[in-house]
Amino acid sequence: MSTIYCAHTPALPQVELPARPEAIAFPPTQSALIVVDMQNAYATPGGYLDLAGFDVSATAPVIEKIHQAVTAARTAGVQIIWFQNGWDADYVEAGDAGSPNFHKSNALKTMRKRPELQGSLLAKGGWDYALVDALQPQPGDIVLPKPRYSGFFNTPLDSMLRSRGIRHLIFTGIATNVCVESTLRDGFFLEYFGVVLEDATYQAGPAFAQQAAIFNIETFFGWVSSVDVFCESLKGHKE
Ligand SMILES: NC(=O)N/C=C\C(=O)O
Repeated sequence: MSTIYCAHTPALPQVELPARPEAIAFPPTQSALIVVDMQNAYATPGGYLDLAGFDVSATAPVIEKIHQAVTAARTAGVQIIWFQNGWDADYVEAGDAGSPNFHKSNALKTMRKRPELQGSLLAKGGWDYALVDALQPQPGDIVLPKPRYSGFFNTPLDSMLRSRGIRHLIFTGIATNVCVESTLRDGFFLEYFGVVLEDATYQAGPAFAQQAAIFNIETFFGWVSSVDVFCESLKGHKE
């Protein structure tokens, strides 16, 4: 099967990444590795997802895989972007009862159910909002706060990418079926090529949520690969 090339990326060195449903080529210096919401809220026992009843016991290997992917990508000149999901300490950005987010956010619902948690979940400046200790941005990386599931909504992400000529987005992080898939889908509509490294992602909910998200991405919105394959493909590509 042939490799997918973006017809509009200039003649820069390209990496050919084996992926499903077919290989996809990307120029490292016009690509971004996006790490979605690797905050204590989503990846650490005692964080929001755990307190809301989601299983986060298997996130350690995902953290390790993300670390590998970030290290390889940075060496090859891929822009690293860290998303952080959440709101101001007074939850103004979360929206009031006039916002669907107020009614659907499990963080907000958990705090309403357990008032002793009020102010602690996904609030900027708090432990829950912070990135996990093992994954920390380096100079040159972009850290992007976002108030909703999609990283494109009410953020400067699109202009940051376009001003850098970036057309290819490689996704890692949590949760595959919520913020990863939402951002990859919005990117598709904005003409970005989205790839997910599946072993560097984890779902919120049962295993079928991961399978469904990966199926959707592979079939309708983008491409699916793995961290080892990504790192192997980048070997020899130094900025
Ligand atoms: N980062 C995410 O995918 N978030 C999922 C759920 C939430 O933030 O409530």
